Amino acid sequence: MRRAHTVEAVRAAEAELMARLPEGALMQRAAAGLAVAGARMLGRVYGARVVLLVGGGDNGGDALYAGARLARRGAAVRAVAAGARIHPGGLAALRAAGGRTLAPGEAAAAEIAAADLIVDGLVGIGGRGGLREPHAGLAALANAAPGPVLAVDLPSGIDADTGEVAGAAITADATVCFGTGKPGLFVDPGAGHAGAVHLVDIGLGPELPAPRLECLQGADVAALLPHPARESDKYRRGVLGIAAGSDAYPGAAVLAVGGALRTGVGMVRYAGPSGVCSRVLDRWPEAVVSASDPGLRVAAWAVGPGRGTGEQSREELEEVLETDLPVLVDADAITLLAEDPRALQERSAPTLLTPHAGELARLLPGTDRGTVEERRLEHVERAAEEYGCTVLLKGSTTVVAQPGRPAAANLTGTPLLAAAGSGDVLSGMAGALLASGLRPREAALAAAHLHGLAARLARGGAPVSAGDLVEAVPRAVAEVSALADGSAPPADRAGRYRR
Ligand SMILES: NC(=O)C1=CN([C@@H]2O[C@H](COP(=O)(O)OP(=O)(O)OC[C@H]3O[C@@H](n4cnc5c(N)ncnc54)[C@H](O)[C@@H]3O)[C@@H](O)[C@H]2O)[C@@H](O)CC1
Ligand SMILES: Nc1ncnc2c1ncn2[C@@H]1O[C@H](COP(=O)(O)OP(=O)(O)O)[C@@H](O)[C@H]1O
Ligand SMILES: [K+]
Repeated sequence: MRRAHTVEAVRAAEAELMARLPEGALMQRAAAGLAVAGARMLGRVYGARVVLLVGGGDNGGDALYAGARLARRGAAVRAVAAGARIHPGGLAALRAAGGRTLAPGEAAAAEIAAADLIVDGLVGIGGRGGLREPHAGLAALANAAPGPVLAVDLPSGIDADTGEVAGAAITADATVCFGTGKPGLFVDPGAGHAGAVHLVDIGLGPELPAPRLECLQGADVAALLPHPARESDKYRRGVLGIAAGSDAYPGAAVLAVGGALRTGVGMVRYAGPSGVCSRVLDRWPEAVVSASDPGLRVAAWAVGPGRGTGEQSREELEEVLETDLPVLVDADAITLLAEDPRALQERSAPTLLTPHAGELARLLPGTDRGTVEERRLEHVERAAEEYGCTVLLKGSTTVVAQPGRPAAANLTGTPLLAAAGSGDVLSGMAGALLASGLRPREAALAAAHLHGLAARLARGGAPVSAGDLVEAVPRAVAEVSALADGSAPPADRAGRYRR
């Protein structure tokens, strides 16, 4: 599990820790980790050209001390000072190690363009709003330079708590963050600026409160996945009811059913128009189909993809929400809920909403798709609070919120998923996990993780269709399951999963 904390929590934890340590100890720990990461990116430190972009705060101090360490190993280190005053101790250390400083200007621009490594120490968790000058200009030079960029704590210009990017910002190849992750490193648009995120332990752990954000990793998901037991039968394993697709959009039904079957569930009962039932059966003869009937014996429902927003769909949604079963509400069913949320308000059983940004904006009148995408965490949490259920917000970063729990971001997402029908597959996957007994937050997170992984595995990084995605789900499940004990190769674990 990767964890991220707010700036406020980090500052409080740092203050606690610093009170017990000699002055400057934390910065030295940070700088040591940063220098190791820089050296790794360079490969060969001796003779390398390193440019530090240094702002007026401690983030610049980290960069200067790390630069001093690299200079002592033979790198030619230049610090470009953004502002008249930079960290005095760090500056002295750099100079003592043979590094030099220069002001922003033509000479600095030439150094940045020729650097083998650029270290972004402009601002860290003390940054507020879009970068001002000369920081913004330096960030633009760094982003345009051929050399790799290593961000200190977080890419400058990213809001640490939200991931919002208000103006100019560094786009890093890697980020070394100290003590704990910051939400902005894991949630877009900020996450898209961070590159590979490495955590350096500076001893903050015991001082930190509950995280603001959690990111499940493969082993965390493996621990959640249900495995059929010896005494399992199809009913005990879980039956998922799917009310998706329509004569206009039969594909949504086929994809949702496929996503569920490939994730693993005792049985899928598909309910819908007879023409769609035939299409589902043609592709998935193992599905049990019938006309729409919310009274079907199932363990959970997934409702909405491609279903339409007509009167019949509305009645069906209301009837499903009246049951005391877990329900996943997606796509058209979310649009219906936004128009009339009463059925949800009266419900106490677990509910999972899986909107994309446009649908979430419908759930939160007064906001729009762009605003949701700028500040995903805030909006997904608002929806979870207002509707009193778990919400998975889809898109470039999938985030999940549930009242009373830390928000969570999925780390496996890939733009390969931006293909029609991939959301229908996700509905089936998360529905299968709900029917298997996972709670909505865990079902949502495990499904999102497997969904992203499946897209990556499906065609080796080449574009995938939603159908490809369905076929790759078992590989994703096998890969993740192999992490459960950390030893068995995927094939063995896949066998165990099927048994
Ligand atoms: N506090 C601690 O114990 C530790 C802090 N560390 C480092 O310290 C950083 C925080 O340091 P600070 O609190 O000094 O803050 P920062 O160095 O992140 O930022 C403060 C500086 O940036 C300027 N600034 C803020 N927003 C700006 C904008 N939009 N455009 C241009 N300039 C802007 C401020 O005027 C100020 O000079 C962390 O991110 C981390 O890198 C590490 O050394 C680990 C230990
Ligand atoms: N740029 C992106 N990066 C990562 N994932 C994406 C991106 N765009 C879309 N996705 C994912 O693809 C799926 C699309 O779902 P959705 O918007 O419901 O589309 P559809 O209705 O066509 O299936 C979601 O799981 C979403 O998170
Ligand atoms: K930085």
